This record gives sequence, structure tokens and C-alpha cells, in this order.
Amino acid sequence: MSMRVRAIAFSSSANLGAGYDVLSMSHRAFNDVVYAELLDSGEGKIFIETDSSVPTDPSKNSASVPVEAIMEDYKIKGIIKLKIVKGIPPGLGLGSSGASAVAAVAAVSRLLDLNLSLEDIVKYAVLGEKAVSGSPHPDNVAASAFGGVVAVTSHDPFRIVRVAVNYDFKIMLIIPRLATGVGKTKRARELVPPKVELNKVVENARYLSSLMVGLIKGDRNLIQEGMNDSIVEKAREPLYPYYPKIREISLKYNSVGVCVSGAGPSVLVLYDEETELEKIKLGATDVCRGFGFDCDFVTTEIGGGVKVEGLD
Ligand SMILES: Nc1ncnc2c1ncn2[C@@H]1O[C@H](COP(=O)(O)OP(=O)(O)OP(=O)(O)O)[C@@H](O)[C@H]1O
Ligand SMILES: N[C@@H](CCO)C(=O)O
Repeated sequence: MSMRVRAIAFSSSANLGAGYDVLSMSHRAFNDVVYAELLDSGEGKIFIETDSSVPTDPSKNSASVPVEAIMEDYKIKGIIKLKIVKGIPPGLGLGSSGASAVAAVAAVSRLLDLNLSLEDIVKYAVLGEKAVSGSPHPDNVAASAFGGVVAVTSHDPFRIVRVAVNYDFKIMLIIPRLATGVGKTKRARELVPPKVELNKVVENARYLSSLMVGLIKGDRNLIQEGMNDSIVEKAREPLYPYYPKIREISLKYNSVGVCVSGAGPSVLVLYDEETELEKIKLGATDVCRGFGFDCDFVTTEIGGGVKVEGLD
């Protein structure tokens, strides 16, 4: 049994258009690292060390809430120290809270020799998402745990499948320089209507089908048509009024696909050699400046799943 373990989990973009709480994509843009070790003395059950802005109160951090549940379920005595090295900026739609949760659960699983499956890791990590957003949405944590593009096909019990991607695209994240404050995703989820018209559901089913078939068959047009959403992105537009114009520009300059990254405010653009990426960047910069802020561009590629190393 290692006395100290390190786990690394990548950032992710959830929803991918019409896949609200179902689809997500891991990417190598950013990553969180969580170190876990057993302490033989101290107060409470969990001690958090971090040099980032995330809470050190174990009841408020997406990394520690799942670990507390593990300690209860497995009747773990003693204190677990979690050192959280935040590489994924919080509150920007990049799956920051989810990655911390996955890395912490994976590290503790190795530390205590629990041998949790990836589905088990998701089952615990969603408790961290629930703590910070009010809802146990499994998409970001599924992507950070499994890697690649994932679909959460069942919620109870969790079943996650990796979606075969047979089109060679790259990823660009458009990241607004915006301070979204505490609980951005919680606020974004409150904007999602509890009921929608059937025609909107059918429209989103078309998008989702197009996207899934496009990814699996490697059909560029189907991917582009499928990355769209007539329900959630629309309902949340007040949070990112710049998005429709950025979407229009991305499609005008032939992106493979574009959508809001998770609950935003970042935007995910898929591109290839046919995409006029520089024109998208120039156009997006102008749009963001028109709304009073600058944005950053991060180009990356699809990421892997959580990685764990026993340190000693
Ligand atoms: N370990 C953590 N990492 C990141 N955020 C955390 C963590 N623990 C608690 N939080 C809080 O959660 C909120 C950020 O999570 P939120 O779900 O709103 O956005 P996100 O996870 O960065 O992006 P996404 O839209 O992809 O979920 C912030 O208020 C932050 O303080
Ligand atoms: N499906 C979640 C993802 C958050 O990143 C939401 O859109 O609220």
C-alpha cells in the first residue's frame, strides 16, 4: 500500500451541444493533480492543502466531499490529507470541479487499495459535483475518469461508454477573461427549463443522433450539424450573450463543430485543415471586446482518463 499517491485528471467540455448531462469530451488543455496521503494525527477526517482559490473547507470542495463518503462507506479511520494542485481554472466551463473530484477519488482508491472501477470513481466523484453545483451531473467526471469522448448511458447504476471518434479534429477552447464567481454551474442549471415542447426534444434528438453518427462514421457534415442545442444553450444565453455571434463566425470559417463548453462561459471549437482558424480567433476577439472583455485561445486535443501513481 503506498503511503502517498498522486492522481492526474484532465479538463473536459460537457454537453457537446444537445448532450446535456450525457456527453462530454476530455481534453489535454489543463489538468488537476491531487496528492493523497494518510496522516496518523490531526483534526477531523480530511485536511486540504491548496494554493488555489478553491475552498479548503472539506464540506465545500469537490475533491473532499467524495472522499468523505468513501471514508464512511469503507469505515476508514484516521485522516486523509489532500493536496490539490489546480491546473484547471475554476468556473469557466472546463470541468474543473469534476477533474478534482475524479483525481481525489482515484488517488484515495489507490492509497487505500480499494481498487475502485472507473464507474465507481464516477459514482463517488458526482458527489463532489453535487456539493458545488447542487446537482450530481456525471458528464464532466465521466470524461475525466474514462478519457476521450464519453456518453453516460445509464444513471442508476452508472454506465459510461467511450464514443469511437473516427474523425481527426483538433480542439480550440475560447476562454473569456471573466470572473464567474462562486457556483457558476449551479446558477446556469437554474436557467434550464424543467419542461420543454416536444418539437424541441425532437430537434435535439436530431442533433444528438447526427453528432453520434458523425463521430462514429467520421462524417464531418454530420458532426457540424449535430453540435447544436435548441434547449439548454438557448435557455442559458443570458449568461453568454456573445455565444451566438461566435457560433456564426466559427461556422462561417468552416469549423468542424462549435458549442458552449459545459455550462460556459467558454466555447469549444473543433477544427481541421479546412478551418480558417485565425479568422475565427480574430472574429471571436472582436465579439468578446464588443462585450467588454478579452478572451484566451487554447488549442489542444482529446485527453485520456485519470492517471494514478504510487509515490512511496
Ligand atoms: N476542487 C475544486 N475545483 C474547482 N472548483 C471547485 C473545487 N471545489 C469547489 N469548487 C467550487 O466550484 C465552483 C466551480 O465549479 P463549477 O461547476 O461552477 O464550474 P467548473 O467545474 O469550473 O466548470 P463546468 O461548467 O465545466 O462545471 C467554484 O465556485 C469553486 O469555488
Ligand atoms: N451538464 C452540465 C455540465 C457542466 O459542466 C451543465 O451543463 O450544467
